[in-house]
Amino acid sequence: MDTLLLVMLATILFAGSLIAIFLFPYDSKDLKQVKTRDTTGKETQQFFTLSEVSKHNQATDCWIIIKNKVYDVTSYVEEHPGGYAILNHAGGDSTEGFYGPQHASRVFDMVEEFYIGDLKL
Ligand code: HEM
Repeated sequence: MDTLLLVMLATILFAGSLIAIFLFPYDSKDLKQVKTRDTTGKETQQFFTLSEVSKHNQATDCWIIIKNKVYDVTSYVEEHPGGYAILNHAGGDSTEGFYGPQHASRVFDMVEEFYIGDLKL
């Protein structure tokens, strides 16, 4: 009898964790949050100057600016369906090209995964 109860309990726990995993899937975007905290514990944002961004201008180290937000797309360069055109304005402002007709609107969500901070204006 005790064994049966234990088996039932284990089954319920196992099923519960499966449901939890299904309902709250791991979101890789969480890892990309670059918000840091200052000494008072307040959330602060990361800012980069244009000169800092401009150093990241190649396939192996590629940052782009879209609407004054900075994205590190290095890991996406080789995956990019548009090839090395993603480097056209590497280290600089890619806003115009990014909103070109070649990109479907889902790309606007995709890019947020690469967000690292904002441009210091
Ligand atoms: C995170 C996702 C993406 C980012 C950050 C991105 C970024 C860019 C950038 C910066 C450019 C160059 C714009 C310029 O001239 O300055 C570009 C061009 C282009 N992208 Fe993307 N892209 C993404 C996803 C995609 C996807 C999913 C597709 C296709 C399904 C695509 C297709 C293209 C094409 C065809 C071009 C133009 C190529 C050319 O001019 O020869 N991109 N992209």
